[in-house]
Amino acid sequence: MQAHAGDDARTRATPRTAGPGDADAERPPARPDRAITTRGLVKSYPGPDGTITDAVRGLDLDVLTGETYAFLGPNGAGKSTTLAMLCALARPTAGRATVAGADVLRSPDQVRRLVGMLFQHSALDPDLTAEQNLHIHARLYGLRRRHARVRVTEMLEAVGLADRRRALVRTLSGGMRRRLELARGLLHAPEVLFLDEPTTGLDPHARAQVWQYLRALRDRHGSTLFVTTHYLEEAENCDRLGILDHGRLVAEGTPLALKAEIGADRLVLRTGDDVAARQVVARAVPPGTALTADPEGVSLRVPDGSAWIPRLCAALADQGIAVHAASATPPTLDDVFFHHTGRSIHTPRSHPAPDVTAAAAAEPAAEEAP
Ligand SMILES: Nc1ncnc2c1ncn2[C@@H]1O[C@H](COP(=O)(O)OP(=O)(O)OP(=O)(O)O)[C@@H](O)[C@H]1O
Repeated sequence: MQAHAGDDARTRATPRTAGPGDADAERPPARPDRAITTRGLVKSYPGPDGTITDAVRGLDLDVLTGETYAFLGPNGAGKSTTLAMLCALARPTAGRATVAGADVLRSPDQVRRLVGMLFQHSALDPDLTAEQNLHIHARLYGLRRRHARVRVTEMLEAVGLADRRRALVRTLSGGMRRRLELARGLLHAPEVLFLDEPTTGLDPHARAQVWQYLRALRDRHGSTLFVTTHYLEEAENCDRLGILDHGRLVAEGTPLALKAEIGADRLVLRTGDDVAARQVVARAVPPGTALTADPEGVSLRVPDGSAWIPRLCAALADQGIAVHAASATPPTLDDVFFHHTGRSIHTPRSHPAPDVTAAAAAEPAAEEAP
């Protein structure tokens, strides 16, 4: 791990007991190998009329130091609530959590010093300049005036905003503001940076730029990044991801491993007669293969989907059914999400549930007869 200016900031924010001349006093404290650990973490909100919302229901999580970890989940899954507990901004109802070695319940102040946060809603003052916003934040985190100035300059350069340092925040584009927030979150060189939907509302170009800076900053500082998102491509950028649904972790792994678990490709055939085609396809594929009545055509999941295309086209041609289009796509993270939750992350209920299996579809459909 390279030394960097932020190490000084962290050392100052967290006084140690070593005396002058102690060699260890020159080095930042060793980082724990786990940046975040939670066990049975719960958050329930009391509502009107004695109702309770269980936003987070018993979360066990281990995030390694230096890892980029994403929490993927739809609106209301409990992502922001988890973040608030991990940043010691909300008190857990039950369970425990440590962040950068500090306990969120016993040492919330220490946790807050060790983490950086990028909230969903801007925490910048639009009537101050980019530089002023960062300077105030640096001073709030206890950086001495001179050091704060150096650090602000460094971070403005790091996010490509050095030439806009004197611009009022209100005059910056959405993407620039997000990058400024990133600089703000990293000013005090936090051990763990929490980013709550960091690119929501940005166009694809600005989104890609934020990630480009984020990766560069992570590589330079070795910070752990914990990102919440409902953008699949954002989750693809991460080392590991956890799928959160109704306050529970329903799956966890690298994007590659999670997709590999699904195994089968999605095959879609658009034909001249999808109803008849479904019967033909069902007879051709292994028994138990799920076929869906997809508006796009006949769709099914089979391993090695592209190898099935010529076989199924031949079977359909034999029955005089024209095939207008055929495609096989490997599993996506949306498929992973669908597999674990029974719905798509973007458009709830847009994936119809499998309506028949191969064996059932191959049966003559007596109830369909007039
Ligand atoms: N302060 C609060 N008081 C009562 N209920 C809350 C509060 N904060 C969150 N909730 C509820 O807890 C659940 C989880 O909300 P949370 O904001 O953590 O989800 P999320 O996954 O971050 O969603 P989003 O992507 O929309 O931000 C929701 O049902 C929400 O309505």
